[in-house]
Amino acid sequence: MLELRIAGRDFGQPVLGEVFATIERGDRICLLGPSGIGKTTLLNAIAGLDKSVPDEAVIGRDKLRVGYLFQEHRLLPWRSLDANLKLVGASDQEAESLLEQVGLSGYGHYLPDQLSLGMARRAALARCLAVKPDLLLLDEPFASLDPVMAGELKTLIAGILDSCPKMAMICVTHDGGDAEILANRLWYLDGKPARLQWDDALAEPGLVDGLLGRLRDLALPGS
Ligand SMILES: Nc1ncnc2c1ncn2[C@@H]1O[C@H](COP(=O)(O)OP(=O)(O)OP(=O)(O)O)[C@@H](O)[C@H]1O
Repeated sequence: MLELRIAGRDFGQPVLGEVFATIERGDRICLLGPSGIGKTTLLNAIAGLDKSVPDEAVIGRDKLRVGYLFQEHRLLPWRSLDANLKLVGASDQEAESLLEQVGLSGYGHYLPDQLSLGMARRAALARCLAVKPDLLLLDEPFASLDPVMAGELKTLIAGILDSCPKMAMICVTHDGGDAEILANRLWYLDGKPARLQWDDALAEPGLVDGLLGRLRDLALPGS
């Protein structure tokens, strides 16, 4: 579905090295790695937001719809949730059902800044889903949420993944536990410049424990 042939990205100094990988429909990838290593940089490159990375470096993206949940909600603050969803193509009915799907039924007329952090993130997730994405990119979706809200959002995302078996997902996280719930594949980004050190399929449940155990042994994020 998507082939990465990213030659690298530097910001005055090298951040990303070469990244080669393929992503198939239904892949659920958790992207782990130390803070500041380049995970968001890689996600931006995959999404096509980084114009320094040529389009040819991400083969197949032109045929895909991509939904990107940023760390901040990035909804238009002067528009209601309904209007934000309609702006990306949702009909009245779709906007209503998307808000219901993320637990925000009845909040369509609210402005984004009238919502709590967790609610705003769910509204942003609804906007991602409004584009009917083939590839869902999540950048630390549980960051800054209290454990209850984070748990609810994790359950919500797991349910969405179950109901969209052909959608692929890449989720940046610092928590290996997220991989156990959400992923069938684990990417680990490290090095200077950063490269994918591991790209393992987690299809066998036992493998998840093994990989997370390796993370713990190395005292890396995910422990
Ligand atoms: N627009 C930019 N200009 C200059 N440097 C940047 C820019 N974007 C990212 N960087 C640098 O690139 C490196 C990687 O940043 P990035 O946000 O991709 O890391 P990350 O792995 O997502 O970090 P974290 O886990 O803390 O969110 C950092 O050193 C950062 O300062």
